[in-house]
Amino acid sequence: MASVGMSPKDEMVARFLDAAARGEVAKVSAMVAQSSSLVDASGENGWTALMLAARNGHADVVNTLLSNGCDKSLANQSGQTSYDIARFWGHKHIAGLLANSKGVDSHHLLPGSSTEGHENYFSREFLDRMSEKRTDGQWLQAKQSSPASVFILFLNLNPLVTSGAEETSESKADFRLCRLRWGSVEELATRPGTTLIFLGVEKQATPPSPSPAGDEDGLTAWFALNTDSDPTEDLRLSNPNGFFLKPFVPRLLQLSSDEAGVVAQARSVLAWHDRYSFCPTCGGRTKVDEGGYKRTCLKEDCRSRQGIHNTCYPRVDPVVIMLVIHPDGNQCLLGRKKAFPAGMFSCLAGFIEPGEAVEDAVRREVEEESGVKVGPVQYLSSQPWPMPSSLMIGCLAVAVSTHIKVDENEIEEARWFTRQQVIDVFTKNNQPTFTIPPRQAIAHQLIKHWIGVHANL
Ligand SMILES: NC(=O)c1ccc[n+]([C@@H]2O[C@H](COP(=O)([O-])OP(=O)(O)OC[C@H]3O[C@@H](n4cnc5c(N)ncnc54)[C@H](O)[C@@H]3O)[C@@H](O)[C@H]2O)c1
Ligand SMILES: [Mg+2]
Ligand SMILES: [Mg+2]
Ligand SMILES: [Mg+2]
Ligand SMILES: [Zn+2]
Repeated sequence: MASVGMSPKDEMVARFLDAAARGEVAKVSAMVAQSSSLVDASGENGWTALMLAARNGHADVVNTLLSNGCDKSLANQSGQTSYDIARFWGHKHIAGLLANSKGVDSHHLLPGSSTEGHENYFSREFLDRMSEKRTDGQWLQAKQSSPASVFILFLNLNPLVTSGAEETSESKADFRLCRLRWGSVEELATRPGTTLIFLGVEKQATPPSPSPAGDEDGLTAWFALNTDSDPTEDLRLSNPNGFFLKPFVPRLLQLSSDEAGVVAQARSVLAWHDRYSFCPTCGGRTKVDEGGYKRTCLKEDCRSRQGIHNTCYPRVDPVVIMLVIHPDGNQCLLGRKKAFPAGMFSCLAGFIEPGEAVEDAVRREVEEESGVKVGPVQYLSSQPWPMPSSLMIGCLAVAVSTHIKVDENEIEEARWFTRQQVIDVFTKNNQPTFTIPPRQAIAHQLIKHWIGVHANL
């Protein structure tokens, strides 16, 4: 403890050692940020902050000191290192941290790996995709003309909806997809600028009984169409209240979870047809196969027809999105792009590059965008993001450095936010100073997960 007659410097060291011994991680971090030489300062009998934290079992302080570059090889006047001290007092976890040659082991900052029951917007599988039926032309044909089948329609990739709130047990919808019948879309389906795809059949709790109307299996099939010629006038009679949702973000986020899942699937596949209408290998004309899940080049000697080629199948672009946790466990890193609404911050994100593992993409994108280095990475959950075909791979990650230097081309600002500041955003207490994306975005769910996991702290 500080005592009368100490120099201001000795007094600061005494306060620092005291904070480390008591496990006051926030104070330790703040003092190191002010004066980095404190990390290796010693007091009575040559004890450093690392030794005191190791003696008293404060793993979070040990990690903070390690991540700030303290020297773990120092010994006290009895010749004991922090590692010896942790072992002697039975703190195996801390001894493990200190023995680790890389210095920082911050896995304990990642919450448990259970992601059970975690569902994101756009990820609801309302339909059974029945991929085995995509090559059954006869079955597809029968379903297409069945009066029970449902058709959803897009004009230049914007879905036809009606307004009208529909409250389900889990979500409130402001818009509903117009569910059309074959009779309303039959003529449109034959127009040159229109693509028709099979989505699947409605999942059923009990096996369906064959219907007497000759609709042999009783399954309700769903199809989607995208067209470039405005069919509004033709649909006026059957759907007087229908309109195309444009611009669709953020309004697309106001469908029910079931319908959002259907749109995620349909919009991505239809966007692929829209953008890849010619053969990527030879530039020739292609035809739609397998219920819309394949395009085949019409040129018989095209290389894309020998063997299997990913150019023939709908694309999915993997994106990592991560909430980066400060080494002190009490702050997270959020950034903002110029295009964000004023005051909004979100998780950092970026496309995975060819030949790159998820963990490496997380480390690369965080360092590129914010200058912060990342250690452990943990997958949490994923989200299809049909703008047009991203798959957001949501991760938590722990930083091993804290200095921020943003890539100004991508990010306008990045900052560490304390857990309390983030809680204020959710609870709308204490006039939050920033906002985060809406609940439908996985970024929101990652941030919420981190807060929820640490709710007891
Ligand atoms: N659901 C959510 O919560 C959420 C949050 C953030 C971002 N996102 C989505 O994630 C996507 C990627 O994030 P980002 O923009 O920060 O990525 P990023 O940091 O990799 O930067 C984008 C740049 O990457 C390049 N790029 C590389 N591969 C690409 C590909 N397949 N398609 C398009 N551009 C490619 C382009 O130059 C583009 O400008 C965005 O499109 C965004 O819509 C979703
Ligand atoms: Mg980037
Ligand atoms: Mg990015
Ligand atoms: Mg990138
Ligand atoms: Zn070809």
